[in-house]
Amino acid sequence: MAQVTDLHISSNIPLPAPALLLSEVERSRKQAEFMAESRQHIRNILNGEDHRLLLICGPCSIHDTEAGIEYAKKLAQLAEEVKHQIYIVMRVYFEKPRTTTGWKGLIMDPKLDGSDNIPEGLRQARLFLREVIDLGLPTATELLDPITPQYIADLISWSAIGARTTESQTHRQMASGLSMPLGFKNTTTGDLVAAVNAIKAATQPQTFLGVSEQGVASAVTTSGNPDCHIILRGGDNGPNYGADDVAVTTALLEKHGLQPSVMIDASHANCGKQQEKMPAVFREIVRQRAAGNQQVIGAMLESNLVAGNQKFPRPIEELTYGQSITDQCIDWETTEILVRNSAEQLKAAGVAG
Ligand SMILES: O=C[C@H](O)[C@H](O)COP(=O)(O)O
Ligand SMILES: C=C(OP(=O)(O)O)C(=O)O
Repeated sequence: MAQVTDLHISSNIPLPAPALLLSEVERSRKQAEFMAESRQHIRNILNGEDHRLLLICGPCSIHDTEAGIEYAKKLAQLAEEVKHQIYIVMRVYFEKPRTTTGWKGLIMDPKLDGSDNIPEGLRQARLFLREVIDLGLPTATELLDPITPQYIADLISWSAIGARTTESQTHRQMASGLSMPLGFKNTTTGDLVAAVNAIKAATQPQTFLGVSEQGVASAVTTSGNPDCHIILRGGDNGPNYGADDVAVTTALLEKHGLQPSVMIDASHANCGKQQEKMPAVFREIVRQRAAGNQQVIGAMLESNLVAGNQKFPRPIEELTYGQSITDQCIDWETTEILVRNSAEQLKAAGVAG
């Protein structure tokens, strides 16, 4: 008989059921309480009940958990310092969408050697998230593979659907069932309407194919996620972080009957992927907020211990400790000054949580 299946499958290895990993790397009662609380703070910011600026800040991706925790410890201290003006959530990105190919993140390839040990990646992701939470830091991630949330979502305070997947029905459906507040990026071309449509789809009930906690293929029905917002990240035609862009976006959201809350990413196409330009973009976002635009609810920064990024793949022993292997990041010293100054500026403008 002619072979008609698995023509292009090289291997197919079962994963542990999500419930098994959740019981091996458990969430304590205290951690669960922290997650519920941090999500509520974020909801309050989205709804305008909490006037602090929401800041999603951290490495473009986590590739070295030791450096990641060193970064988290510094960020936790800074978060405590500025907590009355800025609510800091650490970027803990384990899944990377690629324009074509490349390393797809710690969950997919935790050993950074192409061995793609996904069970180990999922375990490391949970262990890392618990450590960050125990430092008192809320967590943010991009959810890319629709099966991943079952393994880690209980430890995520806020999540993003990226520019490359905002238009995907699969991701909108997944978002409609997620328990945390969530942002949709505008597309890589700069299209805002796709993100608006994504919010409309994700806030509605959906039924789709998913995987249960027991690892069984299931028909999943959701009730819709009410806590969705847009993220401006610039696009092929340039940045979109200016006051005019924000006005266009909020008018569009209002026209569609959606809450006009906007988060702005100071990285990606808003800084032309050049970390040197990120601080100026961030200062402009904070300026708009300090000038009284309450619709600018949040900002994103890509920040690491060391500035820039490094070429990858290459032998692990040649990697610079604390430097990104995906997009460029600003360094810790720059981050600290930027965030402190912004908190001062917001305080002077009367912003208080
Ligand atoms: O933030 C990360 C990158 O911009 C995104 O994953 C795309 O990366 P690539 O264009 O290097 O593949
Ligand atoms: C991939 C990312 O962003 P974007 O979807 O905006 O390209 C990211 O934040 O890591």
